[in-house]
Amino acid sequence: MTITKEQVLQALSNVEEPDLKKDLVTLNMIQDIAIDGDNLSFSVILTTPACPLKAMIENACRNAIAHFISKEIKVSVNMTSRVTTQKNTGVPGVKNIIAVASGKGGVGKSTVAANLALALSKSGAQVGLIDADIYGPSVPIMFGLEGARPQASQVNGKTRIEPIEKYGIKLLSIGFFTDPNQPVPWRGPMVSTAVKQLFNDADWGELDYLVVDLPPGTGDIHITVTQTFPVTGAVIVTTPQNVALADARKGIGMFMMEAINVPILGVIENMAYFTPAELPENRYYIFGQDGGKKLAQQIAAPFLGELPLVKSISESGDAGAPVVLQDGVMTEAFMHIAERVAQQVAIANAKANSK
Ligand SMILES: Nc1ncnc2c1ncn2[C@@H]1O[C@H](COP(=O)(O)OP(=O)(O)OP(=O)(O)O)[C@@H](O)[C@H]1O
Repeated sequence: MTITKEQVLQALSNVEEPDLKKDLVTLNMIQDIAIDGDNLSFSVILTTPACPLKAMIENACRNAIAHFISKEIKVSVNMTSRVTTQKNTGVPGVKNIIAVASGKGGVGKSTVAANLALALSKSGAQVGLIDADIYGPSVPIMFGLEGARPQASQVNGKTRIEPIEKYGIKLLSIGFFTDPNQPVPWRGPMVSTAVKQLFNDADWGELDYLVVDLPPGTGDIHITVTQTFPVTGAVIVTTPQNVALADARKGIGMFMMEAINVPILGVIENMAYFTPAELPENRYYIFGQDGGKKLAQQIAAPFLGELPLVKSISESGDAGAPVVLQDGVMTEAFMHIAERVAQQVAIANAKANSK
């Protein structure tokens, strides 16, 4: 049987990318078609290595070839990825900036930012993490890097800061430049300059995702980051408690303001319930139930997932090795959240690029 490239493209044009609502051929996701008698191979270029729809898309491609051409063809599909980007993120080499924010302090924003960055990296992406929480930088402790000082070099008369690499991701924290025992007495403009330097003066190289851990609330740093760099989207972390939700709403309101206009990638509910290690089936809704889920519904944003209150999360953070580095249910939960975030980034990029 002789088949042609055109027939293959025609068949695969019946497969829709479920998130982007266009077919794979129109989206230019089919490449490297090779035909040898009854053997057919091609690559599907997904929008992220963390794509949760990988298996489904592969199956749909195989079915389309069998249905529209012939069941006799031996199909080999190479599922690969190229992370999409907006036209310009303002930081050369960086494809996407993901802001992690919360209204209220202490809801687990830094814990989520660190584990999300590591989970995206585990899925195969190139990832950086900026800890821009000037009032309580957490990266030095969470990554076991207390006292670490990034190297600086001169390139063409300009100072370049080398991010510190740990567990496969590149890191910069405002805490690498301050004394952990002293409060930071910086005023607004100094804070803005320092934060901009973490983006502009650092040698980030090529990154698919640069995750930014913002301070709680809505302040100078949020405005600096969102107005200086085209942030792909914001991930909102909240607990289900009413006080946390009320503050989260304010944070969301800020991102949605016309002057800021950052897409909300979704809401993560942290400390959703407590499960004692000795009674894993029991769930205690200490801070109320489903608050994050309801918030997501109210603002018509995706619900990205829930995380229980468990000792391993705080212990691993304090021990300098975030929980996602171990195997277990929390790792699965974070990997799932990372897939959902990557999916929303691809959707946000598709929307931004179609304008
Ligand atoms: N799901 C969880 N289970 C158990 N402990 C958690 C969980 N999430 C966060 N923690 C712990 O709660 C504390 C606060 O978390 P974290 O520092 O991530 O919050 P934050 O919102 O970034 O706070 P900040 O206001 O300082 O920015 C930390 O000790 C952390 O280890």
